Amino acid sequence: MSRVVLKLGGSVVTEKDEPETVDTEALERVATAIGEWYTDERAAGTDLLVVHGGGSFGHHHAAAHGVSRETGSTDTQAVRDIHGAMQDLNEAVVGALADADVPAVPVHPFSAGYRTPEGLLFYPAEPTASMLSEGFVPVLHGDVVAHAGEGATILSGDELVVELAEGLGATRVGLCSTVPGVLDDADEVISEIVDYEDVADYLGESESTDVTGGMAAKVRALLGLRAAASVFGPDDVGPFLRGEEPGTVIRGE
Ligand SMILES: Nc1ncnc2c1ncn2[C@@H]1O[C@H](COP(=O)(O)OP(=O)(O)OP(=O)(O)O)[C@@H](O)[C@H]1O
Ligand SMILES: C=C(C)CCOP(=O)(O)O
Repeated sequence: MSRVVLKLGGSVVTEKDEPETVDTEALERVATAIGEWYTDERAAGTDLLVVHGGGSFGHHHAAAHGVSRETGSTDTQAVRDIHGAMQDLNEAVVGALADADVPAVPVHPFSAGYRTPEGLLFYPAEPTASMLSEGFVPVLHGDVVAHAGEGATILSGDELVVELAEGLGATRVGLCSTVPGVLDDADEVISEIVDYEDVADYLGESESTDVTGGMAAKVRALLGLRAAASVFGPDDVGPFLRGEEPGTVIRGE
């Protein structure tokens, strides 16, 4: 059995600098690539879990309310604004996947996960595992999450990828962003990362409004995975799903 976890970056599926705007063309393009693989090329017994990021839906509201992964809010309007925007984006992503014949179903992590006072995430894998067993493609998203002593903080899609890839025994993990991979100081794609310190000098924040940390946080989190993870651009969704290792491969120890 093979299990693929694919994250669609918020920067890919939204116009990241235009509040609450879906990049319809880009979303359709990645959904079509996923649909073609899912219906025509996927090996029997391979299942797929999709996670998407916040882009101009979540990050815009999170920044406006001063909420991040560490700094929470007890303001229920803030929680509703952030979560509501992410639900809207999730509906668009699930809709595009359904149009491409992917059996996509929405999953809203605010209803399931929580953080301890130290910020440690708990997210149960079983409901998602049951959906996969029944032939669904669960589509989760970055969200808010109850955080003991803080109200609610941001839960990034990258954290969900790491948590569920481990919890569900993913065999392949892919993160589709707007960049073709992790870039070095000459803007060349780094083919493989095995140690954070080797690349730390190249890794920065996102160029757009992003409360969860851009590429640096992504690489750090992916190094903690047992499965290798690939970071690639939108044109490489198809090749990744077909078994190639486009962009940058991150192999933890
Ligand atoms: N060395 C680097 N290589 C590639 N991108 C980098 C690097 N350093 C910083 N970045 C920035 O990180 C961004 C990718 O992180 P970001 O969190 O914005 O992606 P995403 O996952 O696609 O979006 P979202 O967080 O909304 O889901 C790139 O668009 C780029 O601006
Ligand atoms: C800002 C919110 C609500 C989600 C952040 O998820 P990410 O874009 O994957 O970091």
